[in-house]
Amino acid sequence: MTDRPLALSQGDPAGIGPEIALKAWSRREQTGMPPFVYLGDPRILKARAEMLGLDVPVAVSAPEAAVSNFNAFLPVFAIDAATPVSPGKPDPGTAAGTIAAIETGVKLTMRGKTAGLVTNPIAKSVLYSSGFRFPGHTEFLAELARRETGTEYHPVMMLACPALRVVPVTIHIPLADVPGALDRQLIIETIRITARDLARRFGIGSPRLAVAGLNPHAGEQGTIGREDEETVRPALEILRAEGIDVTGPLPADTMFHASARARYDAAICMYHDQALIPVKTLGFEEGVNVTLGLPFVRTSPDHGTAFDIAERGIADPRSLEEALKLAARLTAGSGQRP
Ligand SMILES: NC(=O)C1=CN([C@@H]2O[C@H](COP(=O)(O)OP(=O)(O)OC[C@H]3O[C@@H](n4cnc5c(N)ncnc54)[C@H](O)[C@@H]3O)[C@@H](O)[C@H]2O)C=CC1
Ligand SMILES: NCC(=O)COP(=O)(O)O
Repeated sequence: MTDRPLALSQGDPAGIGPEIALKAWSRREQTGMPPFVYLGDPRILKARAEMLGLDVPVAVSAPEAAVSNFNAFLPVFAIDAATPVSPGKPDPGTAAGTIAAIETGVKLTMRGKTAGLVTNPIAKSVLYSSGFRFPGHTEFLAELARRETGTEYHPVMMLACPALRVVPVTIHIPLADVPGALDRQLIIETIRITARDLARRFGIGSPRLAVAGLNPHAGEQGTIGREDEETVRPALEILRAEGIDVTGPLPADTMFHASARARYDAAICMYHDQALIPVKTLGFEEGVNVTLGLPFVRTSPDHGTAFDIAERGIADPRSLEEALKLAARLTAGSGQRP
């Protein structure tokens, strides 16, 4: 057994984060769950267990004692939610506690108290309305790491399910802004970090990366948009000269069927939905979001806060369970399935 637990941040407490954490703990023996410590308000977790009829003992624990306590109860590092929480009804009043849980997770992990960080989903709009200025966890975690070390990090989002790994080059920006945001340097840096972390953290020696074009038919030789010829292709030539195994720009519509997927280890995509639609279609229930480029391991379920079902007790915990298990494998040195 590992000597350190994973840190699991609460996410938006009005969403399904508390419920899937309770269920993941309940199913720990059948799923081989690595020990984790929940960062959040224990009163909310207990109330949610009671409301949903989940028989889960919850108690406060220091991270250092969480591994030995894990079989007896769900260990919690207490962070005050400051305001009552109603499942399914997000409240900007909870934003400070949600952010504090993420900050605490980074500190505990970077200071060696926890092995890695798994984040439950946050509702970006709820945090924005209370002044949060980062597009999502991905960018916020890089900033928190910078505050710890003084080094700048370029975070890269990767989503993975058994059938597919995808990396969006641009993430949470309006579709209309994508062409302007794509430049050679961003594509090059994203792919370098992906290749490096797939080798270093996932044990894929020389990863094969397939790169989607931005436009239909990857621009059809520049006749349907110029970006693929003027921005994507030159970036790939530079990467090839460095020895990185990249193919593309490829027409995105024919990259994701089974025989195409067999030809690469990860698909690099130009924008959010180009990447996330195929991975969530092929493996929503077990998909995991991993941040590459950070000095610590961070994973999360692939889904969001699911406010629409937060009162109903029907949330599926498998994506969170896969995120916890992948984080444990990555901290042990290999992201590949055993
Ligand atoms: N890592 C993160 O923090 C993420 C946060 N979000 C946030 O979540 C909020 C809601 O986003 P949506 O686009 O509605 O996506 P969503 O994933 O929360 O929900 C989409 C649909 O899938 C269902 N669903 C999601 N997870 C489920 C689960 N574990 N079991 C059963 N059904 C599940 C929901 O009930 C809903 O019908 C947004 O504010 C967004 O910013 C979205 C994705 C990731
Ligand atoms: N659509 C993916 C997503 O919203 C996850 O973002 P992040 O909070 O992990 O940066």
